[in-house]
Amino acid sequence: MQYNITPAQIGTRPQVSLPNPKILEALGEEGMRKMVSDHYDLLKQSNIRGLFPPTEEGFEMAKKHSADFFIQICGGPRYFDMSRGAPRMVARHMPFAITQEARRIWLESYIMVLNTLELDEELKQSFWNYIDIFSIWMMNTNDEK
Ligand code: HEM
Repeated sequence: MQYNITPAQIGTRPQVSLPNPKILEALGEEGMRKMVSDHYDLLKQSNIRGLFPPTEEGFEMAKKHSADFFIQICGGPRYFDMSRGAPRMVARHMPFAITQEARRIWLESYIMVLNTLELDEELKQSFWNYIDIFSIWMMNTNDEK
């Protein structure tokens, strides 16, 4: 499967389609938590590791919040709303310098996870389409802060 990163300008917000809820049915909550955990473990070894919590405890919480979010938007229980409140994803990313390069690394780490994930290709593509586009919204700077 070819996952293409859509080129985009900072400050644009192309229309996003949510992932197919069948992803959650297929992976289950535990499977989704593992997918997110694997992604964060790759981020921890990447050039953008400095953006993420430095302590193990903080890092585990970050995994939890992110997995809560993905489970929620795939039609699962509203874990994120319950523990973190309204998603406001763009605002929540503002404190972090998210450059074109950071988006590329974030997405490439997901490509590595998707390549090893056991899931229908069509469902992987649906998840990819969502993160490829929504990650454009999260870019907020041209410079490393
Ligand atoms: C464009 C590349 C992205 C980068 C570099 C990035 C980076 C970060 C960082 C540094 C944090 C704070 C630490 C943490 O809780 O992990 C964070 C939080 C989070 N990110 Fe991203 N992110 C990106 C894209 C996305 C996308 C596309 C989504 C959703 C589809 C997303 C969902 C989340 C969630 C749910 C949180 C937790 C927010 C909270 O609980 O306050 N991120 N991200």
